[in-house]
Amino acid sequence: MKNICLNFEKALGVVSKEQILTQEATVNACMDTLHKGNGAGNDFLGWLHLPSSITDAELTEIENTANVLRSKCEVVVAIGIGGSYLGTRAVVEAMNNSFDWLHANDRKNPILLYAGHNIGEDYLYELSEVLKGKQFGIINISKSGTTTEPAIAFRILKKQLEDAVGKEEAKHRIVAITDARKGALRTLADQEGYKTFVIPDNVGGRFSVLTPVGLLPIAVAGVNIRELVAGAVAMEKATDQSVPFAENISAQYAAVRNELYKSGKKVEILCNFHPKLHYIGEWWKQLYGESEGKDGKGIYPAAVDLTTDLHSMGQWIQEGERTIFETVISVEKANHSVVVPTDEANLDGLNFLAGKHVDEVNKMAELGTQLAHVDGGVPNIKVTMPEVSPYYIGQLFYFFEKACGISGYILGVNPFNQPGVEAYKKNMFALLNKPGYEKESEAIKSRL
Ligand SMILES: O=P(O)(O)OC[C@H]1O[C@H](O)[C@H](O)[C@@H](O)[C@@H]1O
Repeated sequence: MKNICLNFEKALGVVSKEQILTQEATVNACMDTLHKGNGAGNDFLGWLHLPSSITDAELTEIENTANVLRSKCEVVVAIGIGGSYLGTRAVVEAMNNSFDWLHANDRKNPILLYAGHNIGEDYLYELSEVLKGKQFGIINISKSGTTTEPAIAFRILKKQLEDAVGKEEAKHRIVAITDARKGALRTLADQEGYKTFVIPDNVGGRFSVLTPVGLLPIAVAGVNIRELVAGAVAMEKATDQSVPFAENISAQYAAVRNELYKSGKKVEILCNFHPKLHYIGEWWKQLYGESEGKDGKGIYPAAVDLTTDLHSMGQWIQEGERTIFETVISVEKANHSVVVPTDEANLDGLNFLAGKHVDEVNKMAELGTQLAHVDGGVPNIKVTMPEVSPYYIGQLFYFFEKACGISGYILGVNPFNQPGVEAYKKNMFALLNKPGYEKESEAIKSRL
């Protein structure tokens, strides 16, 4: 098997290769802090050796539970938000057929739907409607077990499921993934007797895709979780502290993006040329946004799907404020084959493409875009993955996680907390008159 690789040649110019190479000592020191576990947020380092510590027995237990849900349910709703949702969706959207929901008659896998990642009344209404008369199950995922969005969705769907199949059967179709001891979801799951999986204390939400948080729903969707984990294990080795800077792609990526940041490139745009990777971008945004955006610092992580967004965001990227750089996820080969047909009339003038694979056209769009953006003053980092498969997505996850830990330490922040996320929650609870928020309620209402 190959490994994903990194190329930052086209990011040079604004920063020089020498400048990046001089970062080696700093990067090594940050890597050392991470591995010694003596830096900020060191109680959240469980992800560092997570891939290689997953046991066969753990994977089998996850697969067995997934099989129970797969045998009982046409639809499984994964309830969760942020790190309890994005990794799953990233893998499932990348690996499932893009028109999965239309494959109604020859399904091998239940349809995976999502809830608890918004507070949309219409979304929840439409979800409940579509579940009526369907055999469905629920995976309720919340590390803290107290997050409002998933809790509301679970309350609604739990009732619907119990009304449809009875409380006893519902228990066999609900799985909870949460803290070992704390939180409302833990209390509820223990009381109701649901099957549960534990999110380790030392793995934060955005680093949790390779725990049951991601592995269970991904397995329910029919994706091979062993390959996903194997890819992450390979990348854990490839980015280990023992691998020198010159070969260590996580260390290099962390160094390059920080040098670009220091030179005024405040926004990093993760680009894909593969529509099925959209949610990899969403997962990555949370990983870097929550890890680095604090203390008045941090690269703003944005993402675009190309070539789609070249027809909307392309102008800005090419000629807007020069504070951006791009990281492109480049996929070497497509999984299927479609060739542009010949057309005798050639009214669209496309016969010069006849006989070419669509992916060849896409590759030239990618290359053309890279050169155009570099010419326009946008440094370009390229992460190449051989194909879209669970194995290489596993590699990609770990590559970005490892780089994120190092990068956060280079930046001088605690990459493993997210204190800023509480501000909106406090205001929302105050506005909703949550018991215990009386003082805040009074204060906030006086501001309206
Ligand atoms: O898994 P949960 O505890 O429900 O948390 C879900 C998400 O929401 C929180 O507000 C955090 O900002 C995220 O880091 C977390 O992934």
